[in-house]
Amino acid sequence: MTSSTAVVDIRALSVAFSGRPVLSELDLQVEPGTIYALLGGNGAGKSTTLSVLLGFLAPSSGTVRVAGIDPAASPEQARARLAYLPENVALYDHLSALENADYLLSLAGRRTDAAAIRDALHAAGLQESAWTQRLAGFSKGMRQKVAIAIASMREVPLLLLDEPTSGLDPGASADFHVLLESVRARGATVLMVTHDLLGAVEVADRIGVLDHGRIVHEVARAQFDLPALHAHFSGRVRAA
Ligand SMILES: Nc1ncnc2c1ncn2[C@@H]1O[C@H](COP(=O)(O)OP(=O)(O)OP(=O)(O)O)[C@@H](O)[C@H]1O
Repeated sequence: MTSSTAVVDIRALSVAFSGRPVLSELDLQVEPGTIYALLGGNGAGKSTTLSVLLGFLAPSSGTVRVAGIDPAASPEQARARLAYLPENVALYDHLSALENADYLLSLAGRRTDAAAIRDALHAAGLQESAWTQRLAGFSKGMRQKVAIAIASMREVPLLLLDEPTSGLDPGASADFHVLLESVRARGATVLMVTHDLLGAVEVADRIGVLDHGRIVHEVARAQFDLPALHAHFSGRVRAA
């Protein structure tokens, strides 16, 4: 394998369930400090790709590296280099934003002081009046801000996001995209899987369309073409 600077480096990845191929020779590289949106319809293989990056699923063939680490061989090392935000961010409802950050960072082996947590929550755009409130009443967008504050304090190079804007209204989506841009500005790399074509066009540096387990269309920001992306995303190109 050639050396690569990509934070996510997937080459010829195949995964099959009971002999049925779900990812077929998938190639996907995400360069440092960029936001990559992986678009795909239901069953395209997005969650399977994330499971492989997280080290929960082993490839049938191909190679996968997360910041240089093979997640199948060294899942804990790979996970130490990433923050994973599932569609519904997993935090403790009975704890406040400050307490969640304090507790989860201590679990991750990080010693942090209250001032640093406050700074991170502020940078993530969570209003100060919410810092001491229990998360039970938080919206999805507020939970994401807490999770991203925690990720930024862990100083992980990679953020993996699963459907981050599903269920967000347009204003909250736009806020989330601004937050992602600030994450990128600090040098982190983002891979988000999504059904949200317009959101991807708004924030991504690169978009790949996944269909039947492989990238059928990939384009950099300067070449974004909404009708073409839509055609690939909706499968109309394949059908034509
Ligand atoms: N553990 C499993 N065992 C068998 N088949 C699976 C398993 N996990 C996923 N699949 C199948 O693999 C295919 C891809 O699933 P995957 O969840 O990766 O798609 P997705 O792009 O994330 O879809 P969605 O947008 O609906 O979440 C689907 O056909 C799914 O049924």
